[in-house]
Amino acid sequence: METVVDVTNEDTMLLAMQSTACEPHHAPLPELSGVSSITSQSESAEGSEQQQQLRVYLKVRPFSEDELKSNEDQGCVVLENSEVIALHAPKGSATMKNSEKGIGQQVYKFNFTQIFGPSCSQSEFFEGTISSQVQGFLHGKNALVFSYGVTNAGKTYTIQGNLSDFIQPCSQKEPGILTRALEVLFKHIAGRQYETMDLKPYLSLDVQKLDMEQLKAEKNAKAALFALLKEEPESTKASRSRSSTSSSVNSLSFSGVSYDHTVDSVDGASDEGSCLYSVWVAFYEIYNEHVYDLLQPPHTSKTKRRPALRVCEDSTGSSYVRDLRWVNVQNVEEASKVLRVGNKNRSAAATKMNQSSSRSHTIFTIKLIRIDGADVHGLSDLSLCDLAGSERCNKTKTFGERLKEAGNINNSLLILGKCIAALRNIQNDRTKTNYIPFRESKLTRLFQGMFCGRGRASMIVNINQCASTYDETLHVMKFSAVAKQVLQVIPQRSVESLAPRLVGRDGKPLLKNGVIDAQAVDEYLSEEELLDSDDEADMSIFPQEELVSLVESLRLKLLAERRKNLLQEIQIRNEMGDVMMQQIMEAEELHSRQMVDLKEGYEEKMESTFDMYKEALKEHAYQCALERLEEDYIPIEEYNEELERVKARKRLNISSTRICGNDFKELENLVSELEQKWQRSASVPPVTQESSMQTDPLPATPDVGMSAFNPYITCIFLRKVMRIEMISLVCFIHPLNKAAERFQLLYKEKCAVEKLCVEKQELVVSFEQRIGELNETLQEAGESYMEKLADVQNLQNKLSTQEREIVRLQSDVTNKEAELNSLREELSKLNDSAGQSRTRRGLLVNIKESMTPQSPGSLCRTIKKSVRATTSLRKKPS
Ligand SMILES: Nc1ncnc2c1ncn2[C@@H]1O[C@H](COP(=O)(O)OP(=O)(O)OP(=O)(O)O)[C@@H](O)[C@H]1O
Repeated sequence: METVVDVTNEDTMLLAMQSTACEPHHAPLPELSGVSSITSQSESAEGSEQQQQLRVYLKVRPFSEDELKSNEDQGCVVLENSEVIALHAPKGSATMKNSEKGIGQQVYKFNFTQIFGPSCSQSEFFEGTISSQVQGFLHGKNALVFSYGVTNAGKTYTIQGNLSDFIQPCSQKEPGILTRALEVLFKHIAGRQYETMDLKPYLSLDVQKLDMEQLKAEKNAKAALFALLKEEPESTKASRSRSSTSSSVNSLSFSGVSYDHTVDSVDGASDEGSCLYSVWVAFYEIYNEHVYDLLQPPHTSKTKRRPALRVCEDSTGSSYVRDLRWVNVQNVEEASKVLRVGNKNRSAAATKMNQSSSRSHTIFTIKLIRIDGADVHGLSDLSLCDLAGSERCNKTKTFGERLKEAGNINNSLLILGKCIAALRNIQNDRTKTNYIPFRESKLTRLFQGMFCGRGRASMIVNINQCASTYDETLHVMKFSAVAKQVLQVIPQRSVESLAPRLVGRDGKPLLKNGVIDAQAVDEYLSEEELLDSDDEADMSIFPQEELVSLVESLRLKLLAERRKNLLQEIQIRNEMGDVMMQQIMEAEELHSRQMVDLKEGYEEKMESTFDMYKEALKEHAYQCALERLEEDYIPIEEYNEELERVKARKRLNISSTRICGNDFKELENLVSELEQKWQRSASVPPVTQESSMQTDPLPATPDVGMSAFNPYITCIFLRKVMRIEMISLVCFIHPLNKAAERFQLLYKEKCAVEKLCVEKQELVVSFEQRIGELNETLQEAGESYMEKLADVQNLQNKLSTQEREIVRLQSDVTNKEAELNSLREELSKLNDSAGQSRTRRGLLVNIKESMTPQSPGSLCRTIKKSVRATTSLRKKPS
């Protein structure tokens, strides 16, 4: 079901924020028609102010590969044309569930100033959105651009391009709007740059003339800041050196990627032709309602907190961040360096504080000072604010520090929403003095001036198309729908009235010739500065009486201001109270209506359930009855047969004793006796058993004058009773017999089974015994096996020792054999030589010599030795 929501009847801010979708091509709200008919830009009757709707641009991020894989593409976002977009609630989303309950719709449509689809390039986006604002900035107008959306919707990408490219500089293919704005700026001022850094932004709208000492400090501070980016690739350095002379270059490049400017540099700049320009930038964030300078390096000490900066107001009531660091930049690369330092400090602080990047609002501000000779001719600023993700804390399941963060983010976004809605309400009814809660958050306080005519603001809404974040995206769209209805009133002030004041070293206003303008001090210093001015206002320059009167007048002013504030606060509180009461009452009414609906719904449901159960019970009972009938049913033929059988058995005079034993027999005897007695006394024909068994009515009682006891009737009666008893006994005993037979059969079976069980039990016991025995045997065998194993081990050890011994002996034997052989050879040689001498000297001499022991020579010694060695060898094995 498609429904288009119309928000035109909603008055209050919150209701407006709850449901602020509008019809496609929806005309400006009726309430606004008076002012909205002044189309996008028009001049008022006096010609002194310009009105225009707040420009709200929508950028739809393309799906990432992961998102496509995880089925995030469910056709939730449908671009109808360049201004209208439809959101279709996916299944399972809270919006779909609510719409099924009758709360809200399934399809919402929103219109925007311009919608940029997923295929739109960064350059097309820049041209279609803030390019004209940048042009205005170049010509002295202030501008604010803020990006809003859920986390991961592409806010940072839109402003900065790819963030990682900034942290690790490399060629950036798709620079964001910030880089493009800087490029347009430096192209515009090319050749007209004021290179001395002695004119610096001061407080909110002023310019400070730095003296030599301050100038030196400024230069050192800048060098130190850039030194934080220690390693830079050569390409970046080269591009910087190129661009440092960029004043004469027409086509600028950023990190090596040339950028084709479609916005021409000078539009009506002829009057500014002689001006010189000085560009200053600052980069800061608002985290947990504290302002931190991102150009101040975070403390190295883990325990030390980053110093938070104060938001103050100057004499004109314009807000500024006190002690914020402004850096003079001469080209795009220097500005991008500042951005990189800020991102670096931010991520360092984020790691230290364990926060994710989207938890703070970051603001990059560019200030452009126009200098005409010795005069400061103008000052304009351009701020790009990347708001923190707008997801709600209940969805992200945040706790502790995260909850605080989420609370602060939600709070500042809520206040922003409140301010926007209040602005819209004031514009609807100009007689109404509505309170705009700018001061309730740092974010709105800082940009109050931009919403109140000090410049032009525009909003970029970033969304992704994921089904899982549909509800959050819808919330963002509703918020932006309210924002789009805000009219901005921009007074057409003369250039002179916008000219900043030039102040000296200590913030004292300077005349054109450089002396202090004492008269201007009184009106110049803001109350806040005077009341809290330990370093910014030197009061010693005034005479004492003047000071006293000044203090007195200030005190009176303060009192009056306090009184006024108090009254205002009371009024605001009353108004808020009324609004809240109204809301509570409406919510209560809605709630009670829902309760009634719910109650009725439940009652209907219960009734139908009850009816259903009743029907089911009836059905069940009917089925049971049918089943029972089927079970109990005996065909009539069968019944009659049974009856006949019983009668036949009786007729055949089946012995009652066989049926019911002695009792029945005794009864029979008693009846016979009674009959006989009665026959004897009244001579009545005997009542045969057969006749008594007949179902005939009782025979007429003979008139015997019997009164109380009539044996005849008694006999008949008894016989009838017996007949009935017998039939019932037959009926009863027959199934009993059957049951008994079955019982006997079962009993026999049971006995057999029991016997079998006992046998099995015995078998199991015997098996268990056997297993026990086998286990014991196994254990014994194991033990003996282990013993044998140990023996075998010993024997193996011995064997190896002996083998080693044998090897050794064999080698000994081999040695000895060799020795023996050599001895034998020696001996044979000796024998030969002896034989020769014997042959020469005759047989007797030979014999003598052989008998005579030879001189103790080597031979004898060798033989003795070998004999000893052999003996010892023989002894060893034992
Ligand atoms: N138009 C686009 N084309 C291609 N990629 C994009 C586009 N817009 C965003 N992205 C990618 O989507 C991712 C999320 O973008 P980004 O970080 O800018 O989201 P964010 O809204 O700033 O998130 P957070 O609020 O958490 O800081 C990034 O990886 C970014 O590169």
